[in-house]
Amino acid sequence: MKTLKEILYKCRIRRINGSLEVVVDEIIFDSRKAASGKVFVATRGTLTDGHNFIDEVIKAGVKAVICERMPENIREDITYAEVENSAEALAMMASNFYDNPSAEIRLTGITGTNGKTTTATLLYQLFENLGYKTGLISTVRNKIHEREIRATHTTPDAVALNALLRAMADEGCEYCFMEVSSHAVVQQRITGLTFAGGVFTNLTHDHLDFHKTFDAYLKAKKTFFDNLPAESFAVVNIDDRNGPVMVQNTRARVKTAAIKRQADFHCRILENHFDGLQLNINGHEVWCRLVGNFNAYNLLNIYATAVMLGADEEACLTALSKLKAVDGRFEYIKSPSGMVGIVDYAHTPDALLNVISTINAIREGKGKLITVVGAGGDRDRSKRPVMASIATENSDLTILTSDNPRTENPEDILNDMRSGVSPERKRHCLVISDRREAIRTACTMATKEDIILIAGKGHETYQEVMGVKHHFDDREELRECFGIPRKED
Ligand SMILES: CC(=O)N[C@H]1[C@@H](OP(=O)(O)OP(=O)(O)OC[C@H]2O[C@@H](n3ccc(=O)[nH]c3=O)[C@H](O)[C@@H]2O)O[C@H](CO)[C@@H](O)[C@@H]1O[C@H](C)C(=O)N[C@@H](C)C(=O)N[C@H](CCC(=O)O)C(=O)O
Ligand SMILES: Nc1ncnc2c1ncn2[C@@H]1O[C@H](COP(=O)(O)OP(=O)(O)OP(=O)(O)O)[C@@H](O)[C@H]1O
Ligand SMILES: N[C@H](CCC[C@H](N)C(=O)O)C(=O)O
Ligand SMILES: [Mg+2]
Repeated sequence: MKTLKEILYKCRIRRINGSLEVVVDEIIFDSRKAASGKVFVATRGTLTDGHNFIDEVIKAGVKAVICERMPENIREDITYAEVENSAEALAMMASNFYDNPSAEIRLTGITGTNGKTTTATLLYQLFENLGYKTGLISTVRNKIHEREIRATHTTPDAVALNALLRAMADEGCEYCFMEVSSHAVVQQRITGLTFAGGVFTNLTHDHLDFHKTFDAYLKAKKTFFDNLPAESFAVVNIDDRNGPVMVQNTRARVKTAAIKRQADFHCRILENHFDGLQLNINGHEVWCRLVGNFNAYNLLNIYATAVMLGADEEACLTALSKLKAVDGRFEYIKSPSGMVGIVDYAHTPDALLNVISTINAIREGKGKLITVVGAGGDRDRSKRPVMASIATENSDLTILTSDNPRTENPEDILNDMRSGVSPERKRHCLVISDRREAIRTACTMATKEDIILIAGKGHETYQEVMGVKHHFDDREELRECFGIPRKED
C-alpha cells in the first residue's frame, strides 16, 4: 500500500486534479482488472487506447487515474494526473510501488534478435552453479532461484516485471539475467530499471511488422544501451556489423566480444560436433556441451558477462563445461534405428540459416537433411519468403508447414512462404499445412543416415489457432514417429 504521492515520484506530471494522499494497493493498466483501491494508468496500445476505458474503471471503483489527456468530465471524488507519457509513468510507478527492486539486484539485460533466451538461461545456470541465488526472466520461463514462474512474454510488462524483481530481491537473489525484447524497449516496460550491465547478441531480420523499418528496430535495441548507467558494462558482439553502432552513445564500460576479429573477449572454435564445442576463450581451452558456431557466440558473451560481473575466471571456465542446452534449442532426438531429429526454435531467417549451416557442416555431406518449417501468423510477413528460401536452398528436402497461424489463414502464410522458393528447388519442397502430418511425412521419407530438422517452435507446447492454444509439442511428435515411448509410459 502506498500513496499516489509516493508512487508518482519522478514521473513527468503535467497537471493534477484531486488529492495525492489517496492510498493505492495495486497499479493496473487493463480496465478488466478494475476495482476499488487500484490506480488505473491509461496507455495507448497497438489495438486500442486505455483512455477509452476511464469511465468504465471509475464505475468499477477506481479512485485514481493516470492519463495523457484529462477526460472532458472530471469528477471531484477522483484523482487525475496528466503525465507526459503514460507508458513511461507506468514503468516509473511500478518501480516506486515495489521499492526499486532492480537497485537491490545486479540486473543484466540481454538484447538482440537471436540468442537472448540461450544467453540469459545459461548465465542463470552458471551463476547458480557458482553458488549464487539467481533470477531469470526469459521467453521460456522465469525463475526466482529454484522456483519457477510461468512466462507469458519475453520481457513482462512493467508491473509484472517489478513484482518479479521484488520477489527475487526479497528471496535473496544477488543476480538476475533478463531478456530485453525490442517491444519492451519501445513500450517502456524496462524504463526506470537499474541495470548492472547489458549484452548485445546480434541484429538481423525480425519483427518488422511492429517496428516497420530495420532502422527503427535497430534504434529500439540501441536505446537500451544509450540508457545504461555509467557504472554499468556493455558486452557487445562486434562480429555483427551492428555491434559498434549499439554502443556508440552508451555511458557504460564497453567490452567487445568476437570470433572473427580482435576483441576484449575472443574465441576460437577448435572443434564443432553434435555432442559439443571445443573452444579457446582468451587463451583458455574449454569444452562445452552446446552445439553450433552460433552457440560459440553465446558462450563467449556468457563468459564475458560473468567476468564483468566479477566472477572468478577459472571457476567460470569450469562452469561453462557444465552448462546444459536450453529446452527446444538444438534439441537432439535419436531414433532407435539411428535416425536423428533436431528440434530448434529458429523462427527468424538468420537463426534458420545458422542451424541449417551447423547441421550441414557437422554431417559433412552424409545422408540427407530434411527440414520441416513454418512461420508464425500475425507476425512479420516479410520474413516468410526469406525463411522458405533459406530452408529450400540449404536442405535436401523441405516441408513447409504451419507454425502458430494465430488469427491468419494458414494457407495465406504458406503462400507467402512458397513465393520464396526458387523454381529449381520447387521439386524438393512439399507443402503440408498440418504440422503433425508434415513431421510424420518427414520421418517416413527419412532413412537412418538422414537428419530431420523441425524448426520454429522449439520449447513451445502448443499451437495457436484462432486465439485457441491446442496442445502441440514438436519433440513429442518426433518421439512418437521414432517409436520412442513417452516419459510417463
Ligand atoms: C504488440 C504488443 O507488444 N502488444 C502488447 C501490448 O498490447 P497492445 O499495445 O496491443 O495493447 P492494446 O490491446 O492496444 O490496449 C491498449 C491499452 O488498453 C488497455 N485495455 C485494452 C482493452 C480493454 O478492454 N481494456 C483496457 O484497459 C490495455 O491493457 C492496454 O494498456 O501490451 C500488452 C500489455 O502489456 C501486451 O500483453 C501485448 O502483448 C501481446 C499479447 C503480444 O503478443 N506481444 C508480443 C508481440 C511481444 O510483446 N513480444 C515481445 C518480443 C518477443 C521476442 O522476440 O522474444 C515480448 O517481449 O514478448
Ligand atoms: N547467437 C546466436 N546467433 C544466431 N542464432 C542463434 C543464436 N543463438 C541462438 N540462435 C538461434 O535462434 C533460436 C532462438 O534462440 P533463443 O531462444 O536463444 O533466441 P531469443 O533471442 O531468445 O529469441 P526470441 O526473440 O524468440 O526471444 C535458436 O533456436 C537458434 O536457432
Ligand atoms: N517471440 C517470437 C516467437 C516466435 C515463435 C514462433 N513459433 C511464432 O509463433 O512465430 C514472437 O512472438 O514473434
Ligand atoms: Mg527469447
